[in-house]
Parts: sequence; structure tokens; C-alpha cells
Amino acid sequence: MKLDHIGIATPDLDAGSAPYLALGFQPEGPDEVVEAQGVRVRVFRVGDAMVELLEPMRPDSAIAKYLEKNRPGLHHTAYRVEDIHAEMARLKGEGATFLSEQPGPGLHHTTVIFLHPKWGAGTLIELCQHPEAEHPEAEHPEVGHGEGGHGH
Ligand SMILES: CC[C@@H](C(=O)O)C(=O)SCCNC(=O)CCNC(=O)[C@H](O)C(C)(C)COP(=O)(O)OP(=O)(O)OC[C@H]1O[C@@H](n2cnc3c(N)ncnc32)[C@H](O)[C@@H]1OP(=O)(O)O
Ligand SMILES: [Co+2]
Repeated sequence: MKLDHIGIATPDLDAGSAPYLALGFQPEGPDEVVEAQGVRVRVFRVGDAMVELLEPMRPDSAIAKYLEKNRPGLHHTAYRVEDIHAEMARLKGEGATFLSEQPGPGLHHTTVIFLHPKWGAGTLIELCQHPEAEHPEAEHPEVGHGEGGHGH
């Protein structure tokens, strides 16, 4: 399991970007909307991991509610898993408490789920599975699809 990203809550993506631009990082790709979470997202790659800036789009979103009670800043840490359902089952065996029964859609076509901050010793923890983990052949399109195959 590797660190995938840290999530930063900000009322404004441009204001939230300033320190990362000054540090010398550039946004990776265009801003993305994740409707299921009611957020607009800007990502900065930092080595193998990312800084994920989260701006609320709706007052009922988790980020809007967080910013009502807290200052902008570190919101969650996210860990990349190969098989999110297997990892959930394993962690439930360790007594983990999830915030939902089923994972949902995340950034960049990932599948994500959150653990309760109480279980996380005071931090909100996200598990995320990237699409290539669901379709390993997409990483190796030459396998079984012939030249020019798209893997689907
Ligand atoms: C871009 C998409 C995706 C990705 O692909 O990466 C994302 O990252 S989306 C990120 C935003 N989405 C989420 O955070 C979804 C999960 N979060 C939630 O369901 C809620 O935010 C919450 C964690 C259940 C909190 O809900 P809320 O209704 O706001 O309850 P409270 O304010 O009463 O909080 C309860 C309890 O939890 C503590 N808390 C809340 N947020 C955090 C946090 N970010 N880090 C640490 N602790 C947090 C809060 O202080 C309360 O504690 P107690 O007072 O001790 O009970
Ligand atoms: Co996240």
C-alpha cells in the first residue's frame, strides 16, 4: 500500500494553489469536477504522490461542511490499494469503521471509500483503487489484444 495523495480543503483553488506553485510544482492536467463529492479538484504531482486541492461546489458537500467548522488546510490522506473490496474486508477484521457500506467514484476514475476519523486516530483516511488495478491488461495493451488494441 502506498500514499496516493493528501487532500487539502480550500474555498478557492487559485488561492490554495499559491504555496505549491511557489514550491515549484505545476498542476497536473485540467481541474476536474467530482460530482459525487460536490468538489472541484486541482492536483499537483509530488514524486509518486499528489497534493489534491478540494474546493466545494455545493453547501451540502463534505468539504463545504468541513470549511464551515475548520480553517482551510489538511483534510485527509489517501492510500492506494490494489483491491478495495479485499482491503475493506481485511480492515473490517481489524475493527475498522467505514463511512459508507460501498466505495464510490473518485478523482481520475478511481474508486474510493473513507474510514471514520475516530478509527483513523483523528485523521480522515481514504482508500483508493485506480482503474488499472481493476483492468491490469490496460497497463499492458499488447497482451491479448493485438497491435492497436484498446484493451476493452
Ligand atoms: C476528489 C474526490 C475524492 C478523491 O478521489 O480523492 C475525495 O477526496 S473527496 C473528499 C471529500 N469527501 C469526504 O470527505 C467524504 C467523507 N467525509 C465525510 O463523510 C464527512 O466529512 C465526515 C468525516 C463524516 C464528517 O462529517 P460531518 O457531518 O461534517 O460531521 P462532523 O463535523 O460532526 O465530524 C464528525 C467528527 O469527525 C471529525 N472530522 C470531520 N472531518 C474530519 C477530517 N477531515 N479530519 C479529521 N477529523 C474530522 C470531527 O472533528 C468530528 O469529531 P468529534 O467532534 O470528535 O466527533
Ligand atoms: Co482524496
